[in-house]
Amino acid sequence: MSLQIQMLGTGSAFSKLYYNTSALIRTTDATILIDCGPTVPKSLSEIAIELDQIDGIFISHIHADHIGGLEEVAFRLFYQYNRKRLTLYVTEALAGVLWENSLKGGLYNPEDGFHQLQDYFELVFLQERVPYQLSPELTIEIVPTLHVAQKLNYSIFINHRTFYSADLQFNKDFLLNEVAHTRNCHTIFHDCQLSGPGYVHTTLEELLTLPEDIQKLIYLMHYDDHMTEFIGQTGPMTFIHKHEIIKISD
Ligand SMILES: O=c1ccn([C@@H]2O[C@@H]3COP(=O)(O)O[C@H]3[C@H]2O)c(=O)[nH]1
Ligand SMILES: [Zn+2]
Ligand SMILES: [Zn+2]
Repeated sequence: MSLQIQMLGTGSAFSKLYYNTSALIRTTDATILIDCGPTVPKSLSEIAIELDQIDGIFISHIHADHIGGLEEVAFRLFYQYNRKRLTLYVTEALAGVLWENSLKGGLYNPEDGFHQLQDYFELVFLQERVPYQLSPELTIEIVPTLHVAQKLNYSIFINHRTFYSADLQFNKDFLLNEVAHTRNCHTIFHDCQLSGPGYVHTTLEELLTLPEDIQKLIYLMHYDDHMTEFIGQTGPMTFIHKHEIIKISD
């Protein structure tokens, strides 16, 4: 079984250098996008991936750096790609706020029959902590994680043993007991704020308190533009870069 994670961007919400954190999950039979910030269409074009080569999009939460490219994707699927409808993998609750609190502003067009999110995307509602086999080689499972209080936020297990964090506040117990121990993950993609108090993110300082054998599994993403100042200061953790491909064999 072959699984590849290719980063489309690895920067923080305010990064001007590294693009919004987002990734493609690629297997021989499926290509799924994780999050879709404003830089995603440009990043896809840089690696010559057309929107109609993507089978579906998973959305972790509705901050703009994770969804700000969806309006462009929706319009282009309709107008440039002959009304193709990609699948959106979301919880039902997230689909509601995604439309009402964000996308409706640009996409609502009742005169032409666009009333709701379903008019642009095929919606597949995920339940928390239920594995979904999206294709013979790809299973995903979402778990609720804490980012901003009262804000829906989901991280994702890919083929059971790869963990990809949404933006999240450090949760050592979860990383030690669930990600590393119970699920025996061999690969972890984790958001990382390099300096200052994290507030709504996990800081490098916090990740460095994890046991070394867990740090060895971690690729750091969602980092600020002064990343290069921290090279060599991340213990065994590795900064991952735009368009880098991690090959995962299970
Ligand atoms: O309660 C809050 C809400 C937001 N913010 C900032 O706004 C950014 C929004 O995108 P992000 O989630 O990638 O990162 C967030 C932070 O940088 C914050 O510091 N505290
Ligand atoms: Zn973010
Ligand atoms: Zn966020």
